[in-house]
Amino acid sequence: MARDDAALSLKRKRDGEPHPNLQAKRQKLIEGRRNLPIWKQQDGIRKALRQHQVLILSGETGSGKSTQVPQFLLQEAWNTGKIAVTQPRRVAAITLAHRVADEVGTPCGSSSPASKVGYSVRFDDSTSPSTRIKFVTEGILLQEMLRDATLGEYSCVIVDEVHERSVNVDLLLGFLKQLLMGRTKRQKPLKVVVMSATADVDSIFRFFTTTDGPANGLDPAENHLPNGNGEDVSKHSQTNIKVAISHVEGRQYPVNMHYLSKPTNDLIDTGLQRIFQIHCKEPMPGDILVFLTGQESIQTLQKLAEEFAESLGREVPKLLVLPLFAALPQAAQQRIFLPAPANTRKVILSTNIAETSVTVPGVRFVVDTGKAKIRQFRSRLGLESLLVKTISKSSADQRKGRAGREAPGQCYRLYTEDGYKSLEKDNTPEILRCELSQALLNMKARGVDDVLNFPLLTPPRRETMEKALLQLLQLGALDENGKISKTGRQMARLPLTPSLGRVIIEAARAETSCLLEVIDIVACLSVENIFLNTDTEEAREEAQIARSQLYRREGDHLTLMTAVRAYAEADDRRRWSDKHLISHRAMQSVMDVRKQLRAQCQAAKLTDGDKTPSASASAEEVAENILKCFLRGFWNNVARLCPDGSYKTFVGNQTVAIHPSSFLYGRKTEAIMYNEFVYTNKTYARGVSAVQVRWLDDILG
Ligand SMILES: Nc1ncnc2c1ncn2[C@@H]1O[C@H](COP(=O)(O)OP(=O)(O)OP(=O)(O)O)[C@@H](O)[C@H]1O
Repeated sequence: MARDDAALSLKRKRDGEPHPNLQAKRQKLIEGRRNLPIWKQQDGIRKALRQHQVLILSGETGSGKSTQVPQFLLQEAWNTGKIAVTQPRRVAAITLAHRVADEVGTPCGSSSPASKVGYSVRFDDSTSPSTRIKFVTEGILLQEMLRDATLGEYSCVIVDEVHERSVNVDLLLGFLKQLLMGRTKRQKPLKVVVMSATADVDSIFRFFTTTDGPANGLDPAENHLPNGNGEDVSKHSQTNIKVAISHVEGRQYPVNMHYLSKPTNDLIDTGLQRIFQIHCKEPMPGDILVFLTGQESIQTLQKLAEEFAESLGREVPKLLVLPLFAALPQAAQQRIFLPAPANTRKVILSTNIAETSVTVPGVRFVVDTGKAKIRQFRSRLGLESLLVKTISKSSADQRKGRAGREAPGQCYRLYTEDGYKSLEKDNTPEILRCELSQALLNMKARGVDDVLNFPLLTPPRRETMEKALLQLLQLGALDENGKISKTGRQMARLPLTPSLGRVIIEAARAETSCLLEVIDIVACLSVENIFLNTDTEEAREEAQIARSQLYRREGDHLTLMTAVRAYAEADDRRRWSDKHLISHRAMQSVMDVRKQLRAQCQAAKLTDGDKTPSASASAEEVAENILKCFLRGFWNNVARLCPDGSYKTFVGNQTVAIHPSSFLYGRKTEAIMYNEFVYTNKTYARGVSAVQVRWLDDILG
């Protein structure tokens, strides 16, 4: 019998037939696709794009936009290149690529030269010579524009989840509009699809059809097509860009909503209760996805949930708690997509990185705390901070949409129904609340000289833009005429903020030559926190003893470097991490980023200078050199000690306290430089080192 099976399998292989298991899986995928609401509209979508350059496509979460639209367009006559599908986050880009590869019936990414579907995200390019559909993060597509501003290898760019309104998506829309208006010449035509479940269709329509921004111009309402056939609604387009609008009605499975009867002050405790109510009452299978604010709240709830699960009787299924946040190494992130073991329910504790686009197999329940951590720039003070904020209706609807993807689902909101009704409709676009220097450097590096008149969906205030331009000038990224400098070009090529990019370039100069040391520190700063949380006094004391050998009196930057170097040299890295109360997982990410940054610096011909000066220099001199490099990028973030013992920033004269997580906590020193400013119950500086005020004179003259 076994021999018969083997012979049959050989024959099948010879005839190019797939294995029956594979065939059954493919059949299931095909049926799944046919049941998606978008399936019936595929002809309309194709037709719309034959006749128009832009299609604005809205449709409920789970209706099939992200997975199906690229496949519908694959065989179109105009499609002689590749289709790029942008995603706000890498998790979504990677999982969508895997799913679409399965549906197309091709291996994913770089696993085979014949693979038709791949992805490219920061620090991970998985494509093949045959790739036709490429899922990318918005940042990666912008990086690709540095090589070819016309995006010549693509016939179509699908901008997915546009409602998130990251700075990168706004820049991308601006560049695409310029390409479509023929301001940048391309050889082949370009098609653009802009998609979301919760986008403001009208303002996107106005953006593409008017010459002077979204505030004026055509009103699509009179032409709006409720049947969503994607017909022309831009007959009077001022830009000559032909735009169609389409809407996909319905979703595959319903999601039942539950609200609290009165608001809660303790989201962690209420979340914990909700998880166990679901776990103990609801039948299996059915995994739970919980939305929280950040790494700290996730780790707190994980600990509590694991402890509580231990106390349950054997009759209750097991619980597998999995965290998901941006700083988690990719392999750990991918664990959430694996099926739970037998008789086990998965509980995924996530930040908003799983809010859009992703389908986590097995999830039937969503628990939404209604909060997210948001980066906010306070222009007057020149400070950027991370704040916990209430989410928008659009985010709440996206979170709800993560349930009911494979079967009917339930969504538990940890706020009241009135609370939901009072939420803002949409997210505030990031471009209106972030520090703009990176966005402006992006534009300059892509040949936009007049950045103040670049087409943006919601232009920021002119004053804020001018401040950011000034900062770029002070970082040496622009020359006195506002043109991008050689340093500016090098900074734009690095996947870092302009400030960190400037630090790297400074460290590569022959006079400083401390590039490798600085890369170690920058790699740590790109990962959320390598030190495990010490929330009690006792834990803090224990950590202080364990980490005493790593501690550097100059502050956090040198301490991070010492930690990375000790970890890299340890024989058993996991044991070393445990011993020093450092996250092994975070350190793996650090090593990954460190490797990539070293490679990128090498490719950009940034070397460790002439190592001779630092080879003979004392430890103090090396430390001073390193900190001066950081000051070159972060001179804005310096606070001096005042007679009353507080620290006040040079820019903005704002009081800041050293964060308790800093090694300089409780210390008094002439001045401090910090990487980040956080506001919790008071204003804190995080990532802090001691500096001397006279160094600023050396650096800035
Ligand atoms: N990785 C996956 N595993 C299992 N099913 C999946 C996966 N990805 C997609 N699906 C199925 O395909 C459906 C459509 O997903 P798709 O991402 O295309 O929808 P969408 O309209 O883009 O949703 P959203 O607006 O939420 O991103 C899902 O509801 C789910 O049933």
